[in-house]
Amino acid sequence: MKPIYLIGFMGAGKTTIGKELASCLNQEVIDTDEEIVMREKKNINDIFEEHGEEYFRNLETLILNEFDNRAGIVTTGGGIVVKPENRKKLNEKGIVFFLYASPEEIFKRIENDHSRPLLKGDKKKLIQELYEKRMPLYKETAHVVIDTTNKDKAEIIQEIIDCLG
Ligand SMILES: Nc1ncnc2c1ncn2[C@@H]1O[C@H](COP(=O)(O)OP(=O)(O)OP(=O)(O)O)[C@@H](O)[C@H]1O
Ligand SMILES: O=C(O)C1=C[C@@H](O)[C@@H](O)[C@H](O)C1
Ligand SMILES: [Mg+2]
Repeated sequence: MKPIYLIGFMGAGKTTIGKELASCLNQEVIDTDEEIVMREKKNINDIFEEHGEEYFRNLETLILNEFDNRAGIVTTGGGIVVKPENRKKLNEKGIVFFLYASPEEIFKRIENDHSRPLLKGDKKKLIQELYEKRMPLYKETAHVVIDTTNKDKAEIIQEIIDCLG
């Protein structure tokens, strides 16, 4: 069985949905962000501040490469699609679900969460700018698009399970 990858913008629900999906399917799950935090023993804000974004992106690719031949679920960071080599790996090695949410919905979900270094400042504006750059990359990488707008976790998980056949 190929790995199942969840991709999408910050706040799309990748980490949340991935954990519940894993328990429904009785599969292992890893989250690239959580794996990085565990290895570095620092939160993502501190990693970006102390080492910069490139350092973080290199760790992200390293982890993706470590898990590409194992069955199970990999929930990714919102920026995993920025590197072309990651997009290729995701698309070729696994079944890729793009969890879609509108920028307005994203803002609502993460408005009061300050754990994301790329959203420091005018959050609404930063989401909009990054969203426009990233959307084509998610679409290009995905095998299946799941619209999460106005859907609860159970509905989203059921949609993913239905797609897996
Ligand atoms: N379908 C949903 N409807 C409403 N809220 C949701 C939904 N899915 C997730 N959330 C909420 O949105 C917030 C962000 O979810 P989560 O951390 O899983 O996003 P993520 O895609 O992993 O983001 P990141 O890329 O930053 O890791 C959480 O508070 C979560 O409970
Ligand atoms: O979209 C992004 O670039 C990011 C998303 C988060 O999951 C984290 O990986 C980090 O905050 C960067
Ligand atoms: Mg996450």
